Amino acid sequence: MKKKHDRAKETKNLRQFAEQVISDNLVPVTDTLTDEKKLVHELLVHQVELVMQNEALQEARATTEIALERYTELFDFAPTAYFTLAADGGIHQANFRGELLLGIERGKIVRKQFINHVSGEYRQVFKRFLETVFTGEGAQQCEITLQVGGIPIWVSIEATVDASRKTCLASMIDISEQKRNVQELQLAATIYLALDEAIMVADANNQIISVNEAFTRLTGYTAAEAINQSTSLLKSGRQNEAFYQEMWHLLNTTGHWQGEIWNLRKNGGEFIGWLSISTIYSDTGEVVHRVAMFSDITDKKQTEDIIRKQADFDLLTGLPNRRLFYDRLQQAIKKAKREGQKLAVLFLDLDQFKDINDTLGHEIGDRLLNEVAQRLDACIRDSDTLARPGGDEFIIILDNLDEFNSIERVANCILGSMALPFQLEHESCYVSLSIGITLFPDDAVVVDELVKKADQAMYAAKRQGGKRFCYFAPSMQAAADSRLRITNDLRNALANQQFWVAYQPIVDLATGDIHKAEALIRWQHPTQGLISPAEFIPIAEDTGMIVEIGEWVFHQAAKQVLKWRSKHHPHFQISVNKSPVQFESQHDNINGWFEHLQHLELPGASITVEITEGLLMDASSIVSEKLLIYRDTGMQVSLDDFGTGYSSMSYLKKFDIDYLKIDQSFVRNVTTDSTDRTLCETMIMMAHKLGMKVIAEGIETAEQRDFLMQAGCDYGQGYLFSRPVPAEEFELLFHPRNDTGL
Ligand SMILES: Nc1nc2c(ncn2[C@@H]2O[C@H](COP(=O)(O)O[C@H]3[C@@H](O)[C@H](n4cnc5c(=O)[nH]c(N)nc54)O[C@@H]3COP(=O)(O)O)[C@@H](O)[C@H]2O)c(=O)[nH]1
Repeated sequence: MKKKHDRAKETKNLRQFAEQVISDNLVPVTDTLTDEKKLVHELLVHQVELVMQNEALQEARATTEIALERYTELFDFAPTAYFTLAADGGIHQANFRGELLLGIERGKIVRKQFINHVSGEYRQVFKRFLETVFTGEGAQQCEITLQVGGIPIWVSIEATVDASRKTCLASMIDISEQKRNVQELQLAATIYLALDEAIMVADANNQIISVNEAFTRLTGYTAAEAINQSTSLLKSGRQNEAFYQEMWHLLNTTGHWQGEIWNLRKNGGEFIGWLSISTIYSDTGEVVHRVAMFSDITDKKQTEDIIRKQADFDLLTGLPNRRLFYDRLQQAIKKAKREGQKLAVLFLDLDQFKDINDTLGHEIGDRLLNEVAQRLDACIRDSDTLARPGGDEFIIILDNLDEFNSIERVANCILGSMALPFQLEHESCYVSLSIGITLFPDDAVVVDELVKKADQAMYAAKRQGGKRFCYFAPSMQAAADSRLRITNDLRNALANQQFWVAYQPIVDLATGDIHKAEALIRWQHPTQGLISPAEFIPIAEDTGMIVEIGEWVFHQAAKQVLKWRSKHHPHFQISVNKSPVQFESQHDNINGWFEHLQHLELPGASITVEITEGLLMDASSIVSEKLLIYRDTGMQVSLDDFGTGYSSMSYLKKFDIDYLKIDQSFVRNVTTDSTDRTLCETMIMMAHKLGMKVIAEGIETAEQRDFLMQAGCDYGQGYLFSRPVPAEEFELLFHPRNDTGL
């Protein structure tokens, strides 16, 4: 109605306007005009009206064309793919994005069916979607896949039917990337939950922010219990600081760490985890998350351990087997080469094992082998290797050898330990063994040869009747035989009165007076002549004979000091060497010495006990107690060979040492070596500060004596003044003065 009215109004206006144009140009229309003229006028008005209408139409058409052009441009170049589709799916129009989406020129798309581009499994979905678009109201939306060049592409379609309801405008967006991300996230979430491995995600401050179900299964902590806790929740305390420092170093430098770690469950149980940690960084490189994945490998480790044990260890004794022994020997050789050290291989074979096996049975034989293994183990250090290559054979590697004594100490310990009977069930039996010894690098430098030669030496020991050890090298064997002879002869030396004591003066450097002497034992062997204490004292220590010998020396010295106190000087003092073995021995009667001095009416100060630095280093409570008893009884203590061991001021203070003896290795060089000179000066100064007197050992020249005097040294001992001599000869030193400064 309104449109009709508007049009009537427009027509009326148009007529008035046309009338106006005509009246401006022609004769005005009056009632006086004839009908013909009125008709002409009417025609003119119509003509003007038509011209005007035509102009308006032209204008409207131009405007529409501009609008259409703009719409087409917008449609064509829109960043979204647009299609105009008919209800049957026919494509009426497609823009450039649409062309790009389908990968086909627009000319070839138009008038074709859109469904041809839809993946087979989504065609029904698309059909139903179109129906909904054309039957429903407003925009409809669906997600389907298109086939583009054989590749499926996910698109999201939104379509709205137009006013004619004959076509719809469908916009399509490629959501393949989005779909992939979602799928990946879903997959990751599924894996995260379903994984057998425990996962723990922490923030940059190592606070737990997420855990999976496997975490709960493995550790016992629920997600609620774990979240917001520190990652140290599972720390077992088994790994040391160095372990964690190394782990954090790698995490901070590479972002990753993986390895074995002991973890703690909620119930306190421990497990070995195989842990791998990865770091997630922000775009700016900041740590955002650390993701830790771990599994319990305790069982696996135990199985591995069993397999390794079976591969490397003897099942009966638990000792390394032949394979592991060869490996260890190889390593020991490499180390000895690197450090310029020697090592020894001891090949051991039981002497009558076959008989025991045959008569008492294999079970008893096995138990005997086990017992033997235990006794052998007790004779070696933890760092040595004892192996059982098979049968009744054992092999030992002794490395870090500093002296041959230690080889023979082990060999003798082994032979000695076999001397005791083996109690097997109700049977008691005796077993001996033979030992062959080779040395690296003296006898061989490769594994096989060292073992082969040790085996040969072992057979040599067997040929000599067993129960002994044999070196492979003849020279070593000769030296060992000599040591064995000395050992045997030493047992009778005391009873046969083959020992005597030499005395060496300890001279007061300021006055030249001799009020002190050191007692040094001498062994006059009936066939070998004078044997040096340097040779027999270590054997006496190994065999324990040193205790008896030391007692004898003390008694000799006490007798001598009594004599010299009355005859020469009332404060004469004699130093007696006391070996660490004596200190540790149960048979060492410390009070006996003082009682003996009292018995002789001698004060404690008439005897000085010389000890070595090593004794202070390893001082057990027994040693400490004994040193304090000396102090209480007035007996003085002198620290021998100072400077050669682990000299420490704290020991000197702690044990109340009276004299410090500078070792002759320093004194020897005081006139030639500035370092030794400085060391001597320092030792003297330091000893004085601690209230000790200093004795310089091994003075052989007047220059050495003069230097030491100037440095403030209190006493001197050495060949310059006198060698150690028998007591009668010593007495001659009391009288004449000579060029030694006496
Ligand atoms: N436990 C015991 N040990 C003892 C006893 N008697 C001696 N020993 C120790 O034996 C080692 C060797 O002693 P020895 O062969 O007697 O050598 C001593 C001196 O003769 C020697 N010396 C002295 N002056 C000089 C010198 O100017 N030059 C030089 N080259 N050697 C010299 O030094 C040894 C003194 O040793 P020390 O005890 O360190 O003062 C030796 O370790 C003795 O300790 C004993 O009864 N029991």
